[in-house]
Amino acid sequence: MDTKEYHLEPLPSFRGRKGPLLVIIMDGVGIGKKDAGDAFYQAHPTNLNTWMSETKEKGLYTELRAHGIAVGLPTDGDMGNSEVGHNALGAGQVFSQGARLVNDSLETGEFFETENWDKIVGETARTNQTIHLIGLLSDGNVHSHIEQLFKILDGIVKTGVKKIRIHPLLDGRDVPPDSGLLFINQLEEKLKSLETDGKIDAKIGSGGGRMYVTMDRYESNWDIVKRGWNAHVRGFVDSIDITKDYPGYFTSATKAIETARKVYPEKQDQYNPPFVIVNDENNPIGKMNNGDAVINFNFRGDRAIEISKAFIFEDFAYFDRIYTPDVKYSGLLEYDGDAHIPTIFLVPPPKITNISAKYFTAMKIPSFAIAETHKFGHVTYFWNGNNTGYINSGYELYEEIKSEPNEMIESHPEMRADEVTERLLQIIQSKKYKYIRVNYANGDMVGHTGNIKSCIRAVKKLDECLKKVVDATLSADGIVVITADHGNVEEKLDKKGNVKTSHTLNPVPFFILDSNYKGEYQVDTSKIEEPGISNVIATVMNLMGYQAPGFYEKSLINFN
Ligand SMILES: O=C(O)[C@@H](CO)OP(=O)(O)O
Ligand SMILES: [Mn+2]
Ligand SMILES: [Mn+2]
Repeated sequence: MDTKEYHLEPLPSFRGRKGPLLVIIMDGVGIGKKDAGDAFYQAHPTNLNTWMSETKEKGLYTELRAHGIAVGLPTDGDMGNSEVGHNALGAGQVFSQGARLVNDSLETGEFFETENWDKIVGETARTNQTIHLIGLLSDGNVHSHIEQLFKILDGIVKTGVKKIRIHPLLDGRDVPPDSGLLFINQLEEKLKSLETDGKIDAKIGSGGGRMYVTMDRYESNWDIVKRGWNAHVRGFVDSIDITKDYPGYFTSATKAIETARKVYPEKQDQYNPPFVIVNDENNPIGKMNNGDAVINFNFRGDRAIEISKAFIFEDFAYFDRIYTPDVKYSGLLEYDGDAHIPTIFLVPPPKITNISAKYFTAMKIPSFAIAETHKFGHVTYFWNGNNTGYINSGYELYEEIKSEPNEMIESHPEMRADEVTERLLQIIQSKKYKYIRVNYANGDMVGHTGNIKSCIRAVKKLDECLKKVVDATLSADGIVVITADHGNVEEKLDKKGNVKTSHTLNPVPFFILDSNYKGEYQVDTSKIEEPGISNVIATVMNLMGYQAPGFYEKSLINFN
């Protein structure tokens, strides 16, 4: 429950500094092993290295957990990600996250007993229609989990549905870059086992790579969603994605992926072109019809919102859907708690309450947040507990710097860091904002390419930009807090020396730069059992001269 009043008491002995408090999230920058796969180390970021060693000496540095239970995931084997990371950073508390809530609901069986389950699955069984499942097919546990899909499939069959079509999106971003076929094989096995008694017809209908088909986010590129709509709903592949060697229509997903590998050896799974499965008569077997139902089996929202809008908005102007069958659509979770997208969902989302922005705005603290498109929702929507929009526009300004397309990240790993920095410098110099947060996307977005050379350039650019904003903040008598939401760029080779494209289990750095520092406080985590990124915002509140709410995870600093 949200508390009724958002008030922060001043600290008795520390009033904060005159200038702004700047929080920098270096997305996807963890502490690595200083080895060949550690692109952070390989980049020799002069400024970051200097700050880290100086703050270590002053007792203003620590390392924080950013994965597993510390951020509300099911186990400590789960790597961190931007959603849970920014949720923990912005809320200062740890909530059970989607991955865990879905597991629990499936475990207790509650999942199959809700009104919405009956509306979507029960109704489909009664009307003898088809259920379609769209989502990311892997065990990455960032957006989805294949084991959850399998349990949902069992439930669908048990409820009496006879016809099932899966529209899997290949991952390669939370799992090894070319592991797609492994998961497709597991899915084919599962579908075969459901079909054994001859009464169930369960098949793959269409698919593609997550970064090219369906899973766009923050309106970076609606064409991605359009490709997904075409493949999943219409059973159609645009001619632009068809060549003599890659015909777009295949008799199995395995054939589609094997063909893509041959024709486009440079493309990882995440960029696999769309494919549609056809029968002997060349008709798409997964085309949607009036009365069918659709379940999006992703639990994470950012990359599920746009396709959800395509299904549920009557007036939809982002692209011409051409064919809009009357289907019932459901998310695994509610993806946007503010805009209520989608309206039907199978598991209630985490209740992320009493987020820091409610306190900062109630205290009338002018706040500013900025990132480029790929991470814009991270410092706003995720930061604010999966709510889009302002908490109180009277005291907040959010700005997005338009990103370049995904395809450019590897060859231009500097991304839009310069533009973000330029705008940030104007904001700092304007002296209008007391609390500023920024996400630099480079470490993470370039980390996902697995290209170490690009990653090194990304870290160098990050280092150069941070120097500018740190200098500006410190000369304005402010304080800078630098941390990250999870690791990525510091571990780009797996144990066998293969390219790694995913996040990591590594801790992240946390340090405080304060040019007016006279020993008033120190980082002291001795009383915190497992210091994690959920401890950051209470620390920020302290550095601004306020006590954090008592139920927040403890501050990382003590005052002398
Ligand atoms: O790109 C994404 O969707 C995820 C990886 O699946 O990365 P992040 O959590 O950093 O946004
Ligand atoms: Mn991230
Ligand atoms: Mn990432």
